Amino acid sequence: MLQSLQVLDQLKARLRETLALLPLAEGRGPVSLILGLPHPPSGAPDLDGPRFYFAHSHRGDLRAGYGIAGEWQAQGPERLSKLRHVALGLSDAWVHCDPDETGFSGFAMLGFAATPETQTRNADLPNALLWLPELALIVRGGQSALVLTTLCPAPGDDLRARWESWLDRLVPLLGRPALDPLTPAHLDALGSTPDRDDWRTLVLNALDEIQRKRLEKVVVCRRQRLQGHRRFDLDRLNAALSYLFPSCQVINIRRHAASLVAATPERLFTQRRDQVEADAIAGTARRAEDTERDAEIALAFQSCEKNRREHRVVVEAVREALDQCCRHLDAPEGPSILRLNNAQHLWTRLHGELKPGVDAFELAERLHPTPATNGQPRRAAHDWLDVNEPLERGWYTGAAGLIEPDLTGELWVLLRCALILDRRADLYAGAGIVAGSDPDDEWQETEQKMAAMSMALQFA
Ligand SMILES: C=C(O[C@@H]1C=C(C(=O)O)C=C[C@H]1O)C(=O)O
Repeated sequence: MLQSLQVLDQLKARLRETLALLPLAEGRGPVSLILGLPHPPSGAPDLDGPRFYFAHSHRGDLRAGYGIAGEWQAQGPERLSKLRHVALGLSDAWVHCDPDETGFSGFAMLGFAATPETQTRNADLPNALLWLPELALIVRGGQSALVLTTLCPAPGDDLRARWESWLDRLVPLLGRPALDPLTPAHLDALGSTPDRDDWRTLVLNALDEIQRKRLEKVVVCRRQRLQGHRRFDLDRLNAALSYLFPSCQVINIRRHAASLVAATPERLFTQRRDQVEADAIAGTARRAEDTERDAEIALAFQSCEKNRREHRVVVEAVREALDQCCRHLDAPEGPSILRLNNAQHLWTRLHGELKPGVDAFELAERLHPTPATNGQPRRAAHDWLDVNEPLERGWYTGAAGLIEPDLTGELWVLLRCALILDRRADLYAGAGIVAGSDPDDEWQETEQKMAAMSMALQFA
């Protein structure tokens, strides 16, 4: 605690020294002040108010944003190009002051719903959102920093008080030891939409459509409502998800009351300068406790024609989308296996060299939605789901990630996720239907996928 208070004093002194150097009156875009932290914190503590959180345990990186320096919303077919236009304006004018020479910069969160038309029922998350946080925390490569951001012009005295109050709220919590999980608690299942009978009908209808050759693949999903016996603790939930799924991206986004939480294995893409990587993940099998049995399942699963077909459709669609904006594209011959605690998937990583001028918004537009979460052909699958799927997906199977000032970035597909409010969690999962799919097996697959979140919720 004493150490945290010393850090707080040092950061405030740094803030006062540098504030006068910032072009607050004449600036016309974001101004970010970056303050190096002496020790990486064990996590990004939750604070009241809007917050987003992205953590990847295996990579050892964590980025969180608190408060809103600026936010822009969009909806409809032009949603990403509208937000791109805003981001271009920010990018041109963004000023960084990095007195500690951390090398870090500010960033924005981009997130959007499964489809451009989705009317998100509660006002918690709009259809598509670009969010510039007032305070950000970055931990990467053993280094860490805070980034304070404002949109200019901004009056210096007010800003000093605002930024100091952010430091007062966050910094004392950064020295807190990692949270232990709570004693696991029982969760009550309050019902599924669709229920098991309606699921069967939905899958059989999809199979009929596939047999008539109107669709090759379609991904149907369901929502399971769970109720806990205590209010879910989001910091503990993040920690449990990172522990259980260290190779997944743990995401937690809250603008108002409800939090959207995910532990997703699937990147829509990562763009670093002119390099892009994308994951095609489709085809799912269970895990077994016994190692030999687990290896047998993997072998059978990898050689199963139905799974390979389901996977190939996604690889081809991702390849086609990237082909249009890459000068060079590599994809391995056949899929490998991605093993998670609760499931294993067929997985192909594609890597490309981008043509000049391609940014994260264009990549999102071209890649989303892949047939891993929607279907093939894209339009026909979308239209069929629009009529037949009996629930609102919201941001589930949409994407979210972080955008850098140069408009590169990384987006994750919002899977293995839940919308959480107090003691209630709505979990979402889906399964790809192709010729040969069985409704009961696909139900089982969604149960397995939901187990990722329900397991972690028991400890939160
Ligand atoms: C739709 C989901 O997952 C997607 C569908 C998969 C499948 O059908 O095998 C596998 C991974 C994801 O691309 C989900 O987790 O809800």
